[in-house]
Amino acid sequence: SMTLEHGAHRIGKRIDSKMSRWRNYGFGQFIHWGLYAIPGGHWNGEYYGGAAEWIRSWKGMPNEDYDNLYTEFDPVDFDPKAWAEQAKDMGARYMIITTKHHDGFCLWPSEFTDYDVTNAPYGQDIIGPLVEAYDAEGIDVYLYFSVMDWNHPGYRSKLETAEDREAYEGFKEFTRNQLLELLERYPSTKGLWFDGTWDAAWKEQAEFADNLAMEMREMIPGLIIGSRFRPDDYGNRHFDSNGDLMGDYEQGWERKLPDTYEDTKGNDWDCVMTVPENQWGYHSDWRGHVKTSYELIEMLVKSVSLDGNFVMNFGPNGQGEIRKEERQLAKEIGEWMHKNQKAIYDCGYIDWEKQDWGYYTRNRESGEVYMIVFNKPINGALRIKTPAKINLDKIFDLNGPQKTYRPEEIHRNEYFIHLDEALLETPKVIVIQYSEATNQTKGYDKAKT
Ligand SMILES: COc1ccc([C@H]2[C@H](O)[C@H](O)[C@H](C)N2C)cc1
Repeated sequence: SMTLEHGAHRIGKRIDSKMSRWRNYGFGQFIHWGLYAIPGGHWNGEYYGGAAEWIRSWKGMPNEDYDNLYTEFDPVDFDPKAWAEQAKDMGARYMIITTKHHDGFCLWPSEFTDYDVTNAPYGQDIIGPLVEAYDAEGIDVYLYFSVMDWNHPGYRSKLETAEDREAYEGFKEFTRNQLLELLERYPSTKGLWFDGTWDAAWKEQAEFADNLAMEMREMIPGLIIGSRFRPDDYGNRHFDSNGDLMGDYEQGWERKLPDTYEDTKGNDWDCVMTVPENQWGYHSDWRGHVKTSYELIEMLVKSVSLDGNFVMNFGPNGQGEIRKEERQLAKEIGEWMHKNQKAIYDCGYIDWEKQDWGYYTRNRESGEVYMIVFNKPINGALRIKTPAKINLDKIFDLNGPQKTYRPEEIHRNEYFIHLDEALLETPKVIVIQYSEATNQTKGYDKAKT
């Protein structure tokens, strides 16, 4: 392997208590809110088909018209307490809020730019009340920050001329100032979710980013920063030139999920997910497939079954309201979570062979295993294959523990449990309490092949 000055500084997972808390969340809420919520994917009556938060880059939108949207930002219906209560009812255990997206508009009063909420009609800090409201609900807050900043004169996507480099030094100082300012103003934040770090200019900043990450971690010990922040000595991101993860968890799973545990490389990871195919900011005209609560619950369960966190996105509108489709999804997911959160919170992967009926999760403290059943087989028989020397001691419905199951042993370490209910109305959770067996009892005829 190569000697890297600014590659991964730790091999393997963080094992401190703050990272264990992060690992055990299971379910989070992303909130994308900013000036892009005002046009909501339209301009001069024209529909924009791209991601609403990228409308500034659309040919149909003159940059200065977009940049002047701050003069219209006055979300009179913004109610951080209502947002936090809704997130609590939904079962989210952490929340990630866009402090500044690619357009550079800051939702907090920044000392280092005039392009912030204090110069908009709204005139007040948005981030502070949100942090306060979510902290009050016991939901941990993380700050999304885009390094790419289309508003700042010193921003460059690549460094070609001496002038570029000169300007970019100022941009780097500005970036550092804003990040330290955010941690100063909101010290209860548990971590940063970086974005907009794919530019060639930023990929040359291995030393700067490494030092800045260390400085932020000194300011807030235990701060959690994922793999989207630093480039290594050779400009590689997420994984350094030796293939080692940089940062505390892998942030590559955006709008997609790993399929197997091997895909996760055994790292901590999050999957951030939009409700439509690709809309983070508010778009008033969602087209194409809009995910149902069952699809989102299955993604959540699949994420936890593979040792990850699932972060569902919300895009409040220009008035500060959460749209009805998202409110309805939050309600439906919350109903399921109220009854089944034990299979999600503090749970992760167990190496039992994945079966077609759904997913296993395992509580990292108690060792209790949960079968989350999405697909009931025609014959109602749920196959369980366990590693050798495992005894299935007790099997029962999470939401009806008096309903127990006697596993029918069909082969060595292979069982059926028989569901007797006709149809599954919602994903069903069955609890398995198991123990390591001392000796292997029954003999089975080994197949002669
Ligand atoms: C170029 O492809 C991109 C670039 C940035 C994104 C941004 C989205 O605007 C949103 O903030 C998401 C979390 N992020 C990756 C998405 C796709």
